[in-house]
Amino acid sequence: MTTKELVAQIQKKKSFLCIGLDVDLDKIPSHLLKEEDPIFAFNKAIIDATHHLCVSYKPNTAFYEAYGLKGWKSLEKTIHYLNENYPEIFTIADAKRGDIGNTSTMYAKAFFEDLAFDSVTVAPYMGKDSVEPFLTFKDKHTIMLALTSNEGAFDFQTKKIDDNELYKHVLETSKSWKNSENLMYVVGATKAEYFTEIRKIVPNSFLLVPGVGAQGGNLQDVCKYGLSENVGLLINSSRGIIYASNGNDFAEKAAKKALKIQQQMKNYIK
Ligand SMILES: O=c1ccn([C@@H]2O[C@H](COP(=O)(O)O)[C@@H](O)[C@H]2O)c(=O)[nH]1
Repeated sequence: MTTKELVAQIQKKKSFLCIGLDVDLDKIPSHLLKEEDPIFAFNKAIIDATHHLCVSYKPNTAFYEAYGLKGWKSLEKTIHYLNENYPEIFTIADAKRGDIGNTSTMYAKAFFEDLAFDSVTVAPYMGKDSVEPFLTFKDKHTIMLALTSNEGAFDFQTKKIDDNELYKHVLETSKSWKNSENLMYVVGATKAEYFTEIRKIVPNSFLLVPGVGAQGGNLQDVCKYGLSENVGLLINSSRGIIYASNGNDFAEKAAKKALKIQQQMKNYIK
C-alpha cells in the first residue's frame, strides 16, 4: 500500500486508529477455545466488528510465535483474511526485526512477500545495513523504533551523544538512508512531550504510536504535538480494545471501544 492510499483511508474513515491483535489464549472468551483455531476465530470476529472504525491492524508476532507452528498458522490465516476481505487496511507485523544485511533481506521476504504485510517493525540498533534491505521493497513500509513507550526507553534512547539524544540521532541519520521515504517510526504515546522535537526532525513521516489505553498514553496530547499535515499518526491500542469483554459480546464491546476512540479522532481530521 502506498502512503497516499493510507492517507486517503484516514480521510475516508475519519480515523487513524490501529487495533493491536495481541491474542492471549488466557484472555479470550472461553467458548472460542472449542474452535479449531481459537486465535483466528477471535481475530476474525474482532476484525469483522471493527474494520470500519480503524485503518490498520497490528498483530504482534510474539503472541503467535508463543504458540509455535499453530500460532504462526493463525497469523498467516489472519493476514490472508485481512488482505482478501479488507484490502484497504494497512497491516503491520510488529516483529521488531533487524540483523546483518543478508539476514534482514530474509526477514523482509518473510513479512513482505510470504505473509504480504504492508509493513514491519524494525529495531535500529544494528544500523544502516540492517535496515536498508527492508527499504528496497516497493510500497512496503519499515517502521523503525525511535522512542518506545516503555520505561526502559530512558536507559539508552534518551541518553545524549554529542549533545543530542540517541533517538534524535536515529531519526536524523535514517533520513539519509537509501529509500528512506519507506520509513515510518515508532514513538510511544506515553512520551507525548517529545513529539514537538520529533516533528522538527521528521515533520511529515508517519509515526506508529502504541501506548494508548492499557499503558496510559493520552490521545489528545499525542494529537496536539504529533499531528502532521497528512495526519501522520497511526495510534495503536491492543488490550484496551480487544479485551473489552470476555463474554459472548466481546466483538461488540471491542467495537464500542474502537468507536469511542474514532469519535475523538474525527475531530482532528480536516
Ligand atoms: O514502544 C512500543 C513498541 C511496541 N509496542 C507494542 O504495541 C502494543 C501495545 O499494546 P497495548 O495492549 O495497547 O499496551 C504491544 O504489541 C506492544 O508490544 C509498545 O507497546 N510500545
